[in-house]
Amino acid sequence: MRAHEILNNPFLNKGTAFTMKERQELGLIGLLPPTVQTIEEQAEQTYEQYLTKPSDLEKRHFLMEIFNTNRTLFYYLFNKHIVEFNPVVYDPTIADTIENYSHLFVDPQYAAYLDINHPENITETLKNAAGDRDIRLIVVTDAEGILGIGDWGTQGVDISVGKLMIYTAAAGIDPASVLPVVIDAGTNRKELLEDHLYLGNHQERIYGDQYYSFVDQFVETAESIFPKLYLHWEDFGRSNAATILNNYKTKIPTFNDDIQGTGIVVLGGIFGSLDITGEKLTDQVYLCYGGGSAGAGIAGRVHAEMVSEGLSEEEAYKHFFMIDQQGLLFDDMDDLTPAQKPFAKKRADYKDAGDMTDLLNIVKTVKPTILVGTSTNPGAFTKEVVEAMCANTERPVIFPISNPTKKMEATAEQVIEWSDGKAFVATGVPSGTINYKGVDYQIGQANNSLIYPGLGLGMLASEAKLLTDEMIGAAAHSLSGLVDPGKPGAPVLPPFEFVADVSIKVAEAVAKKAQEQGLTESKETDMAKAVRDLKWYPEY
Ligand SMILES: NC(=O)c1ccc[n+]([C@@H]2O[C@H](COP(=O)([O-])OP(=O)(O)OC[C@H]3O[C@@H](n4cnc5c(N)ncnc54)[C@H](O)[C@@H]3O)[C@@H](O)[C@H]2O)c1
Ligand SMILES: O=C(O)C[C@H](O)C(=O)O
Ligand SMILES: [Mn+2]
Repeated sequence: MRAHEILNNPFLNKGTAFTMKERQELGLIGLLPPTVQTIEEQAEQTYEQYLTKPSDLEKRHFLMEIFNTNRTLFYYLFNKHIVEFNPVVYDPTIADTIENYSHLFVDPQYAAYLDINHPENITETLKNAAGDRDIRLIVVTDAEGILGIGDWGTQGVDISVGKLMIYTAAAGIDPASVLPVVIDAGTNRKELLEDHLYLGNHQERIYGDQYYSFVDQFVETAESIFPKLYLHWEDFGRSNAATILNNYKTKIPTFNDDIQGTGIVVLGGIFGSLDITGEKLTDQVYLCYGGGSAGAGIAGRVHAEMVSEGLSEEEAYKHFFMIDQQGLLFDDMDDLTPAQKPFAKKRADYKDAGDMTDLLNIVKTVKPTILVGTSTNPGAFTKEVVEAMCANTERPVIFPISNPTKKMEATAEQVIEWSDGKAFVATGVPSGTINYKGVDYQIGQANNSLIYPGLGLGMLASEAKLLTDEMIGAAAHSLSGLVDPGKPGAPVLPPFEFVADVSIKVAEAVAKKAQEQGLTESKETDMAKAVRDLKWYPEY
């Protein structure tokens, strides 16, 4: 390989850390400044430069430059500053980079760009993007529902890149074994279609048979080129996400992050809250605000847990209420999604209840103890709503988890203040610590990033053939017992600084459950060892 090919390959490049011996062997003599640096020195220098960047967006650009040139250094640095970099590399700053992707574009970052108009190119695209790398993990998006900011077409590729960065930083998934993929199926965002610098297809989004046939060809091709693949779906639109998951989850090892990942992390946060109060899950009343992919996914997971704790399916559904744009969902509505239907109520049971489209009224009527926001409707959890939650129970669970920051149903600070410190809060973006009346409230981050890296590590280490509901349940349970419930202001989820430990715990739980279910194909039978052996570390 020619010297500059090595220096320009982020998987091989070590920059100033190439030793003199390596420089001689690889033909790099004279191509680098004479001082050989350690990775620690490189990290010190890059971090110093990082600190001079005035905004989070510029900080992210700078870090992406490191990512584009030297992946080992990037992850070394990321691991050292994981709490500080998390909101810069990932949510919420990633939302800004997606909105401005075409105008900010400098590097395709080894992603695979699939074009719905050219199914004949799927094989070549995946092979070109992988090169000679052995791909074990794909994150794919079609970007119809990026976070809470909607349809961004090809620009959504950044969410695939970003999710994979978290996989490696949090769980040590080898960055050479991953592939970010975007399916450009068009976009319904007018401003992109009208922007001549937009880098995606200038056409309206395609749905239906042509779309599903393309997805099918993609899955089939990816499975055949990469036989040990684990396939992660991210930010598909509400009308496709669950359908795609249901099509493939009984056939291949696959995962929908918004539906399943969010379900695990929110159930983990509820466990954390109940650990503190000593209450039972089966005594709770759950109100979902925003019954889309995430909302219905979470409700489905909490419902499954109530059933596994002894309630019948039907009994358990009585504990759930779901609000979407129409208001409280009733079974006579003709526009319910399949995932919403089991949570819809009989209208006759509520005929004297007044207006069932207003969140405050609904909270007063159905008296939930748990309120989870996945609506993308900022500010929906008002002071009155929080106060009404406090009238239902001593310590309500209130999780406004819509992303990014501008979409949150309430801030953590507001919920703490309006509930006089009584509500358990977790948010989708990092919220830091809030001091209220002398108590430091550490706010848990109910973001699927806390668990999907560990889940992936467990899937890859065990080489599980499928991801089952039981494995997902095991992942949620593995989150409890990690925080100290006796401490005032304790978070209900482990802080992100411990994500590496959390990932190992989640991975082991998932791999062991897969083994118990006879689903593992790994030659290693000790799942704890398989998990540790697969973990990659950023070292030269
Ligand atoms: N914290 C996390 O880990 C996490 C994970 C997934 C999604 N989310 C967030 O949840 C939100 C929803 O994501 P999704 O993937 O489920 O999207 P989605 O489009 O599938 O769901 C959003 C739902 O909210 C409904 N809605 C819109 N306006 C509403 C209103 N005023 N009142 C009630 N319901 C309303 C929509 O009809 C839709 O059903 C996003 O902001 C996303 O960032 C957070
Ligand atoms: O990407 C995130 O931050 C979480 C989640 O998958 C989302 O869609 O909001
Ligand atoms: Mn998502």
